[in-house]
Amino acid sequence: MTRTNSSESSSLSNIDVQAAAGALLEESSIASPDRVSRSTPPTSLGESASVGSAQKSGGDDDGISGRRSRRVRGGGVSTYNLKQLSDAQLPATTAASSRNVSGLTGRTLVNAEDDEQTGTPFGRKVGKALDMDWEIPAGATRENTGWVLERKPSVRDRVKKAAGKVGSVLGKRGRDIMEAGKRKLSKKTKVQAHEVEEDEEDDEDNMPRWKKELDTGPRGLLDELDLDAEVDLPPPAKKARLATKAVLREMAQPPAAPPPAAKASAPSKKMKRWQKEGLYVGQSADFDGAQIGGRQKLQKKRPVSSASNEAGDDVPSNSTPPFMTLPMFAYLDKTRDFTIPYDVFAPSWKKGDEKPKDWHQVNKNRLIGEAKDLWERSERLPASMCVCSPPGPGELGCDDVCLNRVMQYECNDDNCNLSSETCGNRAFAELSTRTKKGGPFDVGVEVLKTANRGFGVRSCRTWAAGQIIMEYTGEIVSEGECQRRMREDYKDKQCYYLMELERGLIIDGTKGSMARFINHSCEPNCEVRMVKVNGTPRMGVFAGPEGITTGQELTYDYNFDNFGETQQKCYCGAPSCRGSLSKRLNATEQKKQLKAENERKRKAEIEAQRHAGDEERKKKVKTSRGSNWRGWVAIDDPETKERLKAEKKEREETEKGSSRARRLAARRGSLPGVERAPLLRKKDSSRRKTVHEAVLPPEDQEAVTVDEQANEGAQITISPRKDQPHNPSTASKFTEDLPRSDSVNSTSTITRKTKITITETEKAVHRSQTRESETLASSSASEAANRKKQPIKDAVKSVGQAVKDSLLGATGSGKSERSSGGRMKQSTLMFAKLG
Ligand SMILES: C[S@@+](CC[C@H](N)C(=O)[O-])C[C@H]1O[C@@H](n2cnc3c(N)ncnc32)[C@H](O)[C@@H]1O
Repeated sequence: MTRTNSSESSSLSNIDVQAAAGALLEESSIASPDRVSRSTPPTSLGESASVGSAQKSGGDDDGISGRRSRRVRGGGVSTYNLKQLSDAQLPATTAASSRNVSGLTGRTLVNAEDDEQTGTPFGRKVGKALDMDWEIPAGATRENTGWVLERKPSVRDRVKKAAGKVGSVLGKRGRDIMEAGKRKLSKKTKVQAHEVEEDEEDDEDNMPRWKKELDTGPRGLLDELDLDAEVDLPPPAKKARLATKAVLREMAQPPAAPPPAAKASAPSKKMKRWQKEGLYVGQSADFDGAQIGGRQKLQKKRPVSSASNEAGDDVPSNSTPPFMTLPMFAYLDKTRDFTIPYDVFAPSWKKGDEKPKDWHQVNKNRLIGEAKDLWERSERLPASMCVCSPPGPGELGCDDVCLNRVMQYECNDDNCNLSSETCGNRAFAELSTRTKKGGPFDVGVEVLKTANRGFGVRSCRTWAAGQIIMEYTGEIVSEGECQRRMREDYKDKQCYYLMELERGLIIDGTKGSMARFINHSCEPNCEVRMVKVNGTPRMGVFAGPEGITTGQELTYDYNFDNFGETQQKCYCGAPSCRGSLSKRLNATEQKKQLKAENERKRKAEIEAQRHAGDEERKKKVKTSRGSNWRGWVAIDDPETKERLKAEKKEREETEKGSSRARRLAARRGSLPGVERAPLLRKKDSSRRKTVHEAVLPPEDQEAVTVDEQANEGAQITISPRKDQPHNPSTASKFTEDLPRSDSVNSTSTITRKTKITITETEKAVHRSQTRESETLASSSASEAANRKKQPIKDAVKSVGQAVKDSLLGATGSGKSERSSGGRMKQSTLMFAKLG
């Protein structure tokens, strides 16, 4: 069997695998010197003729045998004319001469088919021998050898032999190269014969021409050398260079791009699966890496076909994965170091970048001033309780139908039956756990300067749809205070950080969290929602339904209820930008909004005024009572009474000179020569009260009525029963100015030894005043005017009641005791200042 070359085409590149066994079968051809010469490689250009003759004789052989090879018959097996393919065919003469540069011919390719066709035992023998890597020695004939088969020389032997021959052709440099090749070859260990053959076939297509030229000999030296490796044979020797000049010129040309099919069939080194198929191998088509939440394990999510986020939102399977989804291949299953192809945490703030100046970071809400009262007084919603059932494996419960969620309540262990791992409505709890860790990845956002909208917030990591990112915190103020701040404090500012929390409460983020820097967009990627956490409203910034990827700027729709006078222009750059930061309204809505806005402003103004009035009043009460005034208490023990009496006397002594003292003395007749003071009805603004002194017959006891006088004081009139004639002499009344701080022991006496401390009245007045200030805060001005009379009524009522009680006590019920002589003992009810 021979690998021969087509005489018609280039002997350099045309390789015809033909059934040459037939030729071998012919004794004459085997014995032919031509045949013998074929196995002797030519060593010079001149010798190429011998090859030609050999080919010729080969053809003759075929003719002799009567079994012309297919090639010779014109129906040969596949012929690969790479030279033609590569458009580099040389003239036949040059080709023929260069074809013999190596001078190597071989007999190693076996066409078993043709062997079988011969049907001769010789053929079978030869075939068998060849199959078993045996060969017929060159020049052997049946006569001179008796068909004794020799073992094929080992690779090493053949290399040695061939190297010697080639070396003589290549010259010194060539020999060096060959030496290197030999060394390399000796290192080669197990090489599977069929692998080599396969490689050979595939490589032949891509092989440079000069290599092919050298590869035409018997399976020997160049077959064994790895010509693709580092050793790249240069043109060998002077003679060879001359002969292969054209070939080398061809080599200098960049190799023509191999056809795709050839590339596909090229033997490839063993590669990792992902190297061939990409990073997303093994990943389902609908996997969306961006939906993987911060703390969720990648592998936990894998079995779920339509990835669901932490909040339990289903992501449509056909959603386009956003910027750089996570790779997902089996190697992540194992615990070992690996490098991810991009940064999942990517802050971009650099040293020297501008930082916001007037920002006081406050990460917890603070109730300020009136907002505190409003919040404390605000009607609390009844605690919500959800009835969600536990979710399936890999899912999160408390989804959109959760009662707590609908009521904007966050679940916790008290109002939800699910565990914190399975409940999907615990956003603020998650945020708290995350931010407690405090790492930059946990925060996951940074403040950066934008081109035309001041500072903004940028995401440094991915956020799943609906995942909480941060809380909007700041000072919580009332609407009145908000208006004031807008008018006075922020009147020169460009940016406002005010956001309505609920029912007239506004968060002012001027001192607040990083969320205050989030800019507006008409196509936002975040949502801001209020959630009640343990009954307290809190404002959270959540990722929108698309999720957020690293590098995106966080935005939400301000839907501005324009607090300012003018509409602010929007620079969000979204295709559907509406041009301003305010809500998009139609004409009717605009009218309605204007009306509501005016009404809101008016109310806020009234509220602010009322607030100022209340504050003023509170201040006055505080100063009039001293700073340590704590309230009133009833004193009914004789010792204290005595002490108070003594103190009073002492004080009276010191006040002797004052008109009031004189008047009191005159009233009691203690100061001779002093006229009884006339009834005084002062109408000044100082506090005072009127006490009536009446002398009534016992049967008139129940005829006590209470009369209300002007708002500056109260008068109690005890009038006789209608059926009894009223004796004016038995009833008198007077108005007394109360000293501001000594209401403790001023008493007046009513006939029948019944004493009522006038401090009772003061207590009632105080009580009603407190109530008034409370009610005033939440009512309109007109209502307040009407209610102003109420405390006086209340005071009068309570005094009346006290009088009544005393009188009843005098008749045997209540606190009075009946004396042995049928006379009533005095019953004194006194109130004293505490502390
Ligand atoms: C809550 S602040 C946002 C942070 C602000 N950029 C800063 O530097 O402090 C709101 C203010 O930012 C500006 N702003 C936010 N989004 C904007 C947008 N899309 N177009 C124009 N100005 C915007 C407006 O001045 C607005 O009053």
